Amino acid sequence: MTNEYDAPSAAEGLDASAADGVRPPAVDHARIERAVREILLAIGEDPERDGLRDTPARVARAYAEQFAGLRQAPEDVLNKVFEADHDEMVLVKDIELYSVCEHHLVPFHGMAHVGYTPNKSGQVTGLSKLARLVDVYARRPQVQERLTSQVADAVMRILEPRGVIVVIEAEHLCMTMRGVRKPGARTVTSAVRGDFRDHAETRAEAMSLILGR
Ligand SMILES: Nc1nc2c(ncn2[C@@H]2O[C@H](COP(=O)(O)OP(=O)(O)OP(=O)(O)O)[C@@H](O)[C@H]2O)c(=O)[nH]1
Ligand SMILES: [Zn+2]
Repeated sequence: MTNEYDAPSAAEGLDASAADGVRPPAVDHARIERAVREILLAIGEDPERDGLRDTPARVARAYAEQFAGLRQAPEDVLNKVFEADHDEMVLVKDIELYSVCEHHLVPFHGMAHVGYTPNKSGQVTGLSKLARLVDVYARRPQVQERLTSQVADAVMRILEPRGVIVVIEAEHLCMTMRGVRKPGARTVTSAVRGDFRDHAETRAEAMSLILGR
């Protein structure tokens, strides 16, 4: 099946084009509304009944928000770099995360932890920018593994640190409210680059900071 716009492959996660200024088109609200109306009919509902009449438009607005990351590039948010004269680990943990599983289009939610060691010139980014970066990738149809590595790769590419570690812990509603129905099951993924990959002690220090609650 061909995409209806000229998107790069899912493996590239749209970044190649977004960084070049080529973005997916704006969310087509009218098209979502038509599709949601069809789904309501297909499940045997009446889209004209009072409670559902505005639902297609509401879903279109909700999707525009939930998938806003498709029209953002990491460079849009990871753009403030300061000289902090600090070249040891910076870790922002417990960044609340809401995303949408690309298999079932239902939410998964949890926490992201993002740490990096600044390069020798001690350049750091604003702490909130790491949380914004997580949102850029979370607000797309996702699998947790790709979300985790996309955040790590963006930090490496843009901040050029000595290393980065990203750990995401999440609960997938597709595993709890339906399907296998295992409430409480949590999925943990990690991506390590640079000195977190090369040095076991650096990685262990980060993991103990992340897991030590
Ligand atoms: N690796 C990975 N799998 C995911 C993620 N989100 C959902 N899944 C899984 O994707 C799989 C899709 O499996 P399918 O057999 O194609 O779909 P399904 O029949 O709806 O599967 P069940 O959920 O087992 O009912 C399921 O095992 C989900 O648990 C994710 O972020 N990462
Ligand atoms: Zn799913």
